[in-house]
Amino acid sequence: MVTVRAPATSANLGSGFDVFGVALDRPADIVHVERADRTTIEVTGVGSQYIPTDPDRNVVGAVAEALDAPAHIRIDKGVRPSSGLGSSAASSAAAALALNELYDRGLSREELVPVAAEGEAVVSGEAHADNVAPALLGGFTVATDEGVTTVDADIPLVACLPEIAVSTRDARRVVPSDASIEDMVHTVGRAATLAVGMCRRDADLVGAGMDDRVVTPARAELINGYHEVREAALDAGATGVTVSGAGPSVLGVCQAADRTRVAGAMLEAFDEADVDARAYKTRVGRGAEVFES
Ligand SMILES: Nc1ncnc2c1ncn2[C@@H]1O[C@H](COP(=O)(O)OP(=O)(O)OP(=O)(O)O)[C@@H](O)[C@H]1O
Ligand SMILES: N[C@@H](CCO)C(=O)O
Repeated sequence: MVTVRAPATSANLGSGFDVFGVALDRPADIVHVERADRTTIEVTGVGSQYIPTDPDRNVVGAVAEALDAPAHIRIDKGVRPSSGLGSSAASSAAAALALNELYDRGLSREELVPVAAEGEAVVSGEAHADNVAPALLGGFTVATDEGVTTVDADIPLVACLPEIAVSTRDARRVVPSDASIEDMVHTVGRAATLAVGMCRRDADLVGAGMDDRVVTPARAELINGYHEVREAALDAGATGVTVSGAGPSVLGVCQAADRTRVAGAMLEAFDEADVDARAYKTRVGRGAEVFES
């Protein structure tokens, strides 16, 4: 048996739609795999009642098929599905690393990124790699069709998860089909600022670089209380706030000393909007780990 822990991730970071991602140091999924003649799946943990065990509909089924590695796969969910915290990607990445080890396929983590992205195609219709890349490689990742670049950043974060479900498939439907040249210039500037901030481990630059005028405003409308939560986090010291992945989680960047205050302000603002929520005080973390063979 092989067991792998793969972390939650936050994709986009505002200005880097479908490109930027970070691994979070918590929460995480744990996936156990054992060789079998055909793939079977068992799911326990947070939100497991909403996750199919049919290999054609669970992301890990697509990963097992892509690696030609049938197995009994047991998923212990720590990352709630439809959270915007890369729930499906955590399972996909963990399964890819675990099955690669179980069947001695010899693929590198970079080579496993497109394999794990096959899982994402099952749930959102597109094999975007911006969650599975950080889930496998850790740190801050830039995923393009040329491959993935990583930076071992260390930035404090708060991920606030409201009791609202937003599926990636639905959130992709509201993405505008075009953008003005002014918005493109704005986005390029912010994305570059964010990337420099990650390289310098500078939370002020990262926060400033999260601003986005194209995708985030459309998705914010799917999250009850988003604008109030964003304002509250900024007032409490966050250097930048945006929608995490496809939402509904809201991601704040801040200095480590402000993290508890920012988390409290976000929870209070959701509460005032009559939305239950929980906050993860976290930071940019490591990628998936094999911790038992
Ligand atoms: N192993 C799995 N883990 C989580 N969700 C799964 C899994 N397999 C299939 N799904 C389905 O995928 C959907 C959740 O994926 P979705 O991409 O919408 O959320 P997410 O991964 O939390 O979001 P994001 O990618 O925005 O961070 C749910 O409909 C769920 O049933
Ligand atoms: N980049 C993806 C991440 C969510 O899976 C999106 O925002 O739709």
